[in-house]
Amino acid sequence: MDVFDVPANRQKGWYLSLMAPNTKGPTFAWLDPSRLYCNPQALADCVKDLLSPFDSDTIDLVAAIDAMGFILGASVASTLGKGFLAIRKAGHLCVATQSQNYTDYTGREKTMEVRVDVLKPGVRVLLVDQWIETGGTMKAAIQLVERLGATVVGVAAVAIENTEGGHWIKENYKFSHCIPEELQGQIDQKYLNSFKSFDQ
Ligand SMILES: O=P(O)(O)OC[C@H]1O[C@H](OP(=O)(O)OP(=O)(O)O)[C@H](O)[C@@H]1O
Ligand SMILES: Nc1ncnc2[nH]cnc12
Repeated sequence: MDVFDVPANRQKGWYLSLMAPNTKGPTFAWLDPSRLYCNPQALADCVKDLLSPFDSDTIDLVAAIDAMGFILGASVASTLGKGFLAIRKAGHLCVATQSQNYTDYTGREKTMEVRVDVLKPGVRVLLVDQWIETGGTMKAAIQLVERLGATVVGVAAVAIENTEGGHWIKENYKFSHCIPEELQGQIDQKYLNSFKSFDQ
């Protein structure tokens, strides 16, 4: 599928076949959703799918995770007409921060930070990231939001893999993702059938 193509009949998750396979090996995430953000209809449909379970929820603020989560998070915030809070990998924020250590799918120990002058009791936050694999990254973001007294309304990501951490998030928080049920197995196997006909 050409990166700018839009099918006449846009079925749930149609835009997932725009994602590119990883050609760089195991030190990288297994695929690259960022290609779908280049297609305006795909990005709009992805954001709509992420927001639909939260239609009747009050959301004050969208917070998203460094780095690729910023793209989706900012799109979600702008669609909702809400503000955007950046949760950053350590060492970038030049203001007072809270930090949280975590381990992600790479197995490496990392630290994320959030400024302390925005989140407080009563602030209802939708957390957005590009992907949830082990869930380590999203769990750390949840811990930061909650430690500052704000409320996590829910968690949204293109995909939530069926891992222990993915289950923990689904069991404890309202969530949304873009994966139709029939594709979840491919996501968990880390291979999409659409890669067979992937054509740049
Ligand atoms: O569920 P986990 O195993 O914790 O992994 C999920 C994280 O990994 C990916 O980002 P990555 O760290 O690859 O960085 P990037 O957004 O800077 O590309 C993804 O966008 C999440 O942030
Ligand atoms: N973009 C991504 N694709 C697949 N698995 C991931 N794990 C973390 N990020 C990922």
